[in-house]
This record gives sequence, C-alpha cells and structure tokens, in this order.
Amino acid sequence: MSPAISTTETQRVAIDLGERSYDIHIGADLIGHAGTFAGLPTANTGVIVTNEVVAPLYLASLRAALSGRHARVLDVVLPDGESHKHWQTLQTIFDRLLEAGCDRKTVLYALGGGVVGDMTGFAAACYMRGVPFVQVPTTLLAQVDSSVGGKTGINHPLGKNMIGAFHQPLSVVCDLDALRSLPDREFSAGMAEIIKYGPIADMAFLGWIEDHIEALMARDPAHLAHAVRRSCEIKAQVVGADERESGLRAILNFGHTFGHAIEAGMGYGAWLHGEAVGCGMVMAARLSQALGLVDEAFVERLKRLVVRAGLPVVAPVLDPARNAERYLELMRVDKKAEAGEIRFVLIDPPGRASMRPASDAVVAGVIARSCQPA
Ligand SMILES: NC(=O)c1ccc[n+]([C@@H]2O[C@H](COP(=O)([O-])OP(=O)(O)OC[C@H]3O[C@@H](n4cnc5c(N)ncnc54)[C@H](O)[C@@H]3O)[C@@H](O)[C@H]2O)c1
Ligand SMILES: O=C(O)C(=O)C[C@@H](O)[C@H](O)[C@H](O)COP(=O)(O)O
Ligand SMILES: [Zn+2]
Repeated sequence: MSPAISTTETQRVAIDLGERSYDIHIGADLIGHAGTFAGLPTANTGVIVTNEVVAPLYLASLRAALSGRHARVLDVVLPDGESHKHWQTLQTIFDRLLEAGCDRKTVLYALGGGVVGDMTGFAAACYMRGVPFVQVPTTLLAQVDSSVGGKTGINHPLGKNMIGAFHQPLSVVCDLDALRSLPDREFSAGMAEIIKYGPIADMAFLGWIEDHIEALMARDPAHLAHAVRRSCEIKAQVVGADERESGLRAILNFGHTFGHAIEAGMGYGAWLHGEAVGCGMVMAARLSQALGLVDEAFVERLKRLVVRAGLPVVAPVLDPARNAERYLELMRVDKKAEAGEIRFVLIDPPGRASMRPASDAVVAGVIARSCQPA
C-alpha cells in the first residue's frame, strides 16, 4: 500500500549533526520560494552556482526567490557533466568569487545535480577557508543522496572523488517539480541510489519500491515524494551517526567500489554515476553471495529491480587483455582501501551491510560473471 503523502505539503527531514544540523525540505514549487526556508542567512551576496543545462530552466526562478534575501545575487554557469568535475572547473568558481569581491559571509547556492552540488560544496569548503552554502538539488540522484551529508569534492583521473572535504550545507531544498524536466536516463540513475537504501538499511522500503516501481518510473508525484523522503531519512540517520565515515557511513558506498572503478575505467561521463552504482550493486551482491552472506534469490531479486529501473546490469570490459586486473587496480585506489587491501560493502544479511575484504580470486570470478550478458 502506498503511504498517504500530500504533495502539496512540504515535508521536512532533519539531520542531526549538533551545531551543523540542518533541514531537508521536500515538496512542490520550492525553488521559487527558496528564500523563505529557515536556516538561510541574510548576507550581502548570494552566488548561485549552476550549469549550462540547468540555468535556462531554473536560474531565473531561484534568482528571483533570493533577491529579497541578498543585496546582490550573482551566478556562475559551469559546463555540464561529470567530465567537468575537476580542478579547472572549480577554478572558474574561485575566479568569479574573487573578481566579484565576495567576502566570507557570501552564501553559495548549488543549483543542479550531484556534479554541481559536489563542486559547489567543495568551493564553499575552500573559499576563504569556508563559506556557507545551500543545496538546491534538481536531479533525483541529488535529491535522494548527494545533496545530503556534506561529502563534497572533485574527481582525479586516477580515482573518483579523490580530492574533497566534508562541508555540510546550511539547508537542502528539494523541489520535486524540477524532476519533470529530467531526461529518462538521468531519472533511472537516481533510482539506483534509492534502491541502494533497501539492501543496506530497510528491506521494507525495498519491497515498497518493487511494488511501486511503475508509478515511480512514471514520476507520480506522491510516490516520488515518499521515495525522496524515505531516502533522505535513511541517509540523515546514517550520516547523523557517523558524519565523517569512521565506520557505519561506509554502508552508503554499497555498489560504489565496483561502480567507481567503472566510472574511472570507462572515462568520467561514459557511464553515469547511478548506472555504475546500479551495476556495481549487483556485482557487490554477487560477491556477498560468493562469500556465503546472501543467497542467489536475493541477488536475482536485486538484479530484477535494477533492470526494472532502467539500469544496466552487465558490467563493461575495462581492458580486454587484463580485465579483472584492471578492475582490481582501480578498486585499490578506493577511499575505503587500507594498505592496498580493498574493502567491500557487502550485504549481510539483506537489510544490513558490513565492510569486508575478499580474495582477488573471488573478486575476479565475480567480475568475469558480471561482464557476461545474463
Ligand atoms: N556527495 C555525495 O554524497 C554524492 C552522492 C551521490 C553522488 N554524488 C556525485 O553526484 C554526481 C552525479 O550526480 P547526478 O546524477 O545528479 O549528475 P549530474 O549532476 O551530472 O546531473 C545529471 C544531468 O542532468 C542535468 N540536469 C540537472 N537537473 C536537471 C533538471 N531538473 N532537468 C533537466 N536536466 C537536469 C545536468 O545538467 C546533467 O546533464 C557524481 O559526480 C557523483 O559522484 C555525490
Ligand atoms: O554519502 C556517502 O557517504 C556516500 O557514500 C554516498 C554515495 O552515493 C556517493 O556517491 C559518495 O560521493 C561516494 O563517496 P566516496 O567517499 O566513495 O567518494
Ligand atoms: Zn553514489
């Protein structure tokens, strides 16, 4: 049964981080009212950081909403896409802030998907050693995951998100209406991170997603509101318990050890982050099975749902001559690795996750199986 959720009413999920606590606002038509949410400071300058795809859609609306809050509202429009999540793009933000004489009270607003959010957050963490920022996520993936929790950063050719900082936003404003303009492929990518919360924390939620996948894929507003809210609740709870990933928070990385290897190995942007995570979750589930932690029925169940969400489940060959070695090489760069030993987030049992090493031989078997068409 679908929970009764009014899409006209704004939902609020709190993330408890002591003095860095904030609220995640979820509802319709919020970008145009972003200036009214509690937690947003009045400062002389607000700078909206966005990209060339999102700017024509939502920049004017956010600018108008912030005009009563800041004496001047500036913007920086970045090039679009994962392939631009690097130092040079970050430099564009710093150039603009310095040229405009922005002081340390300046508030940055990340208007866009996870790429804009991660880079804006990192720019906010670094500029004058730290200025406040607000997340205004406009993709499904950003609303259910990347805008929450304060992980910010950029990619390095050798590894995903390798340069970054923890810097919490002041507030997160999830306007569900923005999801209407999202391309189908990007919508599916967001579904991967929603599905992720089931196996790691809430199998009842996984069952609910399975039961309502058609309504979700059709972007039914009430179902979307529930999926975004429940995802944010789970993420807020995990991050509230372990802000800097000293332990528990690593469960949010389920599917990411394989997924990040796919993203870096294919070249950033070839596979979307959510696509790589969807496929990576099936690979991590297979590894969990190989280690006796879950049964085949669970792996097939997860795989079916990933397919129904429009995501790939056959992993790419990264190097025809030495495929497993290439995956392993890339995965050894993962931030969870210790002294060159890869540690995987595994399901143990469904609804709970834990981090464990695995032998190269077992991992190579999973890679070989995952690169074959079903
Ligand atoms: N910080 C975290 O905790 C965290 C969590 C998950 C993912 N991430 C990062 O997030 C990034 C992926 O984010 P993403 O999937 O949002 O990708 P993205 O930011 O590249 O956005 C996807 C595409 O949709 C466009 N777009 C954005 N909003 C739109 C809208 N409303 N209508 C039409 N088009 C729109 C973008 O311009 C882009 O082309 C990756 O870099 C990943 O590493 C970070
Ligand atoms: O918030 C977290 O913690 C996550 O792991 C969420 C992930 O979905 C996200 O992709 C994150 O950026 C990955 O973190 P990383 O530390 O592996 O780069
Ligand atoms: Zn992710």
